[in-house]
Amino acid sequence: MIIAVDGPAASGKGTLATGLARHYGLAHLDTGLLYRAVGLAVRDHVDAPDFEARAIAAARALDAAHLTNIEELTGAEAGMFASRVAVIAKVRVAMRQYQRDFAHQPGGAVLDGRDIGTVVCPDADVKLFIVADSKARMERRARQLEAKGQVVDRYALYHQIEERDARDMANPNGGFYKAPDAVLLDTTQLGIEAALQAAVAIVDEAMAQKARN
Ligand SMILES: Nc1ncnc2c1ncn2[C@@H]1O[C@H](COP(=O)(O)OP(=O)(O)O)[C@@H](O)[C@H]1O
Ligand SMILES: Nc1ccn([C@@H]2O[C@H](COP(=O)(O)OP(=O)(O)O)[C@@H](O)[C@H]2O)c(=O)n1
Repeated sequence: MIIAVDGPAASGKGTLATGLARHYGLAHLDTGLLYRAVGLAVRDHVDAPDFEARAIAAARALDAAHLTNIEELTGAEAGMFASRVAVIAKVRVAMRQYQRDFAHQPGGAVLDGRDIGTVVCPDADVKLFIVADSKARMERRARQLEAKGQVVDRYALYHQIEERDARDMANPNGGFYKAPDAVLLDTTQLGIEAALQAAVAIVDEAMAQKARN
């Protein structure tokens, strides 16, 4: 079974994807980490004329060994660099096969990101599109960063999330929209456990419907 989980920044898609993977015994790939790793690899060259070429080369050279520095990869700075390289079509193409191979491994997988249900795995068995209002998302990310000991400027964080969402949604190469066959799950009013229960119910229903057809 392949489950696609997409949604905007800090909507809780990673938490849900992790929970779904555990619930169904599936492998999990946070595809945002791939873009974050490429973003960090070219962070010192954002104003260079060969920025795109460098980002494409970094994407082509990416492998799982580059995804170990989780602390730095999950920081706010890496998120901003990620969304800069994510607009480059050849960066996305370079990482597509890696994601598809992961998805099609024996036993199945859960992938979370922006374009899993639309571009990476349009054939996914179940697609979820996770949303939550901007303030709730900012507050969740703020608490997540504070738990890591970081001092958070909530006003700046709110605008950073809005800026990244806007760039992601406007990205002509991004495929960041709800697939027509994805189920929308709004977690604004749901805690982590309630959101996971709702996601499991959506997956169970989708699989039951598939079995009936
Ligand atoms: N439904 C929820 N209610 C409250 N906090 C949540 C919920 N879902 C996730 N979180 C918390 O919000 C933060 C961001 O969640 P995460 O899953 O990393 O989001 P995303 O992968 O969409 O960026 C994490 O600290 C997570 O524990
Ligand atoms: N499948 C994906 C995943 C991430 N991304 C890009 O990578 C950035 C970081 O993604 P992420 O999922 O780690 O970010 P959060 O939602 O966790 O804040 C996003 O803002 C997108 O620009 C993408 O374009 N496509």
